[in-house]
Amino acid sequence: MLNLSQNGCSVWVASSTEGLLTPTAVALGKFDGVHLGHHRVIQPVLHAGDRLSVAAQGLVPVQESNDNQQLTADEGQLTNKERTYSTVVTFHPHPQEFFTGQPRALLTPLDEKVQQLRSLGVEQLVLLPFDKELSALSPEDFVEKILVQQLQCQRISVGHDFCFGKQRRGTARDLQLLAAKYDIPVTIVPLQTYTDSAPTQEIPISTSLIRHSLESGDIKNANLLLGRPYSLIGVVVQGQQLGRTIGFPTANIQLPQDKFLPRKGVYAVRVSILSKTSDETVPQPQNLGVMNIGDRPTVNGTCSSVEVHLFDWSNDLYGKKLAVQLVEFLRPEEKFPSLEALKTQIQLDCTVARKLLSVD
Ligand SMILES: Cc1cc2nc3c(=O)[nH]c(=O)nc-3n(C[C@H](O)[C@H](O)[C@H](O)COP(=O)(O)O)c2cc1C
Ligand SMILES: Nc1ncnc2c1ncn2[C@@H]1O[C@H](COP(=O)(O)OP(=O)(O)O)[C@@H](O)[C@H]1O
Repeated sequence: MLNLSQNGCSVWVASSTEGLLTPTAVALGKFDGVHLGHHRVIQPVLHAGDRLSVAAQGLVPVQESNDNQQLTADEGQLTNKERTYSTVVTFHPHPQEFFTGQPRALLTPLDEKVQQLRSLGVEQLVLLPFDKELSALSPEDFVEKILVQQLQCQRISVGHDFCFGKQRRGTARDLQLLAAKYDIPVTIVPLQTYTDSAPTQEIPISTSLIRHSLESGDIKNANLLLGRPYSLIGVVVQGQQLGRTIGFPTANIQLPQDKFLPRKGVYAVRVSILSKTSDETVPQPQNLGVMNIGDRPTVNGTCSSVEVHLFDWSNDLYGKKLAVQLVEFLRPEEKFPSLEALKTQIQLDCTVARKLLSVD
C-alpha cells in the first residue's frame, strides 16, 4: 500500500483488498490515459458520499447529476461514519496483459495515473490484482465479494461499455440490476464523443483512439481527447555526451518501462523541471524546446532514446525529473551523412518549434 501525497492532498493506493479506506463510492474501469471520457465516469463519485449522506439527513435535496455540484449544506455536520471515500477501482496488471502474456504499454503508467486522479479529487485508487481467480468470478460474485463485502461500496459509476466478471459476461446494466439488490445506485455514463471535422461526425473518445493519434503523430488530436497535453515524465540520465559537441546538449530522459511512446521523430515541446521525487501536477514555469524520440541512426545509436534540448538553458539537468508536454510533431527521424548536416537540421527544427510554440 502506498500513500502518495503532496501539498496536503493525497491518493491512497491500495494494491490489495486489505487496508482499504471504506466505505467507498467507486468508479470502475481501466482508465488508461485518464482522458475526458474517464473524467465523466469519475465525476459522480467525487464527494458523492457526502452528498448522499447529507441528503439522507434532509439537509439538501438529492440531485442526480454528472456535473460538479457544490454542496450547500454544512459539510462539517458529517460524521466519519457517514463519509465515503471517492475511489477508483481498476485492474492490475491490465487485463489484456494478463490474457496475452504480453506487456502492455500504457498512456498513464501507475505514477502518472495517480497524479491525474489526484488532480481530479480522487482519494483512493484500488488496484485489484487481475489474476486467474479474479477473472473467473461471476458477475454476481464480483458484486457481492469485491464491491459489497470488501469495498463496502455505497455508490458506483461506470462507462456505458463497461463489462465485468468471467468472460466479460456482465454489462453495465447487469451491474445496475445486481447492485440494486444491495441498494447501491449505479450511474451509467454515456460514451463521451467529440466532433471530427472532415467529414463531420461524432466519434467516441477512447484510449485506443488516443493511442492511434499518438502513433500517427497527430498530437493535437491526442491532446484534445485527453483534455491536457500528452506528457513524458522521467529522470535525466547520461547519454553519449555528443550533444554538447554540436551545440545542442540534450537531456536524455528515462521513462517508466511501460510508458506508451508516440511516433518516432522530432517534436516541439514544453518542459517543466520537477524535483526528482516530486509527483506534482501543479503547472511549473515552463521551458520551451525540441525533443527527439528515436534510435539516432546518424550516430549509430544502438537503442531508442527520448531526449530534449531546452531553449535558452545552459544548466545541468542530470538527476532532475522532467515533465515533457508534446505540442506538435515536426518531422520523422533521419540518418544524416554527417554530424554537421544533423546540426543544420536541428537548428532548423528549433526555428520552426520556437515559432510554433510562441503562437500555440
Ligand atoms: C531536435 C533534435 C532532432 C534530432 N534529429 C535526429 C535525426 O533526425 N537523426 C538522428 O540520427 N539523430 C537525431 N537527433 C539525436 C542526436 O543524434 C543526438 O541528440 C546527439 O547524438 C546527441 O546525443 P547525446 O545526448 O547522447 O549526446 C536529434 C536530436 C534533437 C535534439
Ligand atoms: N539547453 C539544454 N538542454 C538540455 N540539456 C542541457 C542544456 N544545457 C545544458 N544541459 C545539460 O547537458 C546535458 C546534455 O548534454 P549532452 O552533451 O547531450 O550529454 P548527454 O549525452 O549526457 O545527454 C543535459 O543532461 C543537461 O544536464
